[in-house]
Amino acid sequence: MEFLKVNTEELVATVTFSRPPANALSSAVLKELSKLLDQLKDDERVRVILLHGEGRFFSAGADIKEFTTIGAREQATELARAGQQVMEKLEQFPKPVIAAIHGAALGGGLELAMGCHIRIVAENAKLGLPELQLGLIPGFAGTQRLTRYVGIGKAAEMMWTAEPITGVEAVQWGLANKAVPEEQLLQEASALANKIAQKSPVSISATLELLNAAKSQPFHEAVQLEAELFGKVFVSEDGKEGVQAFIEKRLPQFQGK
Ligand SMILES: C/C=C/C(=O)SCCNC(=O)CCNC(=O)[C@H](O)C(C)(C)COP(=O)(O)OP(=O)(O)OC[C@H]1O[C@@H](n2cnc3c(N)ncnc32)[C@H](O)[C@@H]1OP(=O)(O)O
Repeated sequence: MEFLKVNTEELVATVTFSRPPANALSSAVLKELSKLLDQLKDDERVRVILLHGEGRFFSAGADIKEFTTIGAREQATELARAGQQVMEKLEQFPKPVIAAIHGAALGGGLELAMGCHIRIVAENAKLGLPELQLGLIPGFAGTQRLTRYVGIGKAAEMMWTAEPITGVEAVQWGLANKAVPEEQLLQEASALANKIAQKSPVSISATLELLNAAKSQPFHEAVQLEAELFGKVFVSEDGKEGVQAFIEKRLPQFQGK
């Protein structure tokens, strides 16, 4: 791996963007992330992924310097499609992905964070979609995901002013789960990741499927899926273990089966 560092401990894989100075998401970085996700998907030592950035920022977005190598319209469309596919892979990933955001998550950096399932932010972090400042628009599905999190009015304001909001504001707007002082960010995000890693991977992946269904399916279809998955999880070994552990007044030992 050239741009990503991975450290797996106690069922949590911490993935660090390491591309100074701003962790800009070049095509090569996004390709590497996509490949890494394929590996982590089948890695039984990993139940939760924690993403964060080395240096001053989480990520300052797509690599603006790389933009100067793109001439044709089709090439630019393809760059956007390729980025969208990686964010979609994150969102559809069968294990929880948490973004721990400090410094800045701008443009593609925020689009990537919005593809994650949970965002923990530093109180003073800057989150925004400043593409209109460049005469462009967001292209890694930011127009759609930001709108889902904060609503059309606030998404319009954030894109049209190109101004970021703080971590504290991101929580107020429903874009992030929790804001903490920057020096506590990794500790808080890791504690959350560890807590989630103790749950059964069978029930976690079922809830992930259902969370995504909430975005893509009508209510009545999604609740049918919920009933089907409830049945599947109920008869799983982990389902039996969880209920038995409650009856026996002990902690469950989930095996992921
Ligand atoms: C489909 C997706 C589209 C997109 O994502 S478009 C990109 C959207 N993102 C942005 O527009 C953010 C651009 N960056 C900034 O606004 C600022 O930077 C920051 C707020 C992140 C930091 O500002 P400060 O603290 O004053 O530092 P600094 O000197 O501007 O940047 C440090 C170094 O980082 C490089 N850099 C920053 N962002 C990017 C980027 N997105 N792509 C490529 N390089 C970037 C700079 O050039 C510079 O580098 P050097 O020290 O060599 O001059």
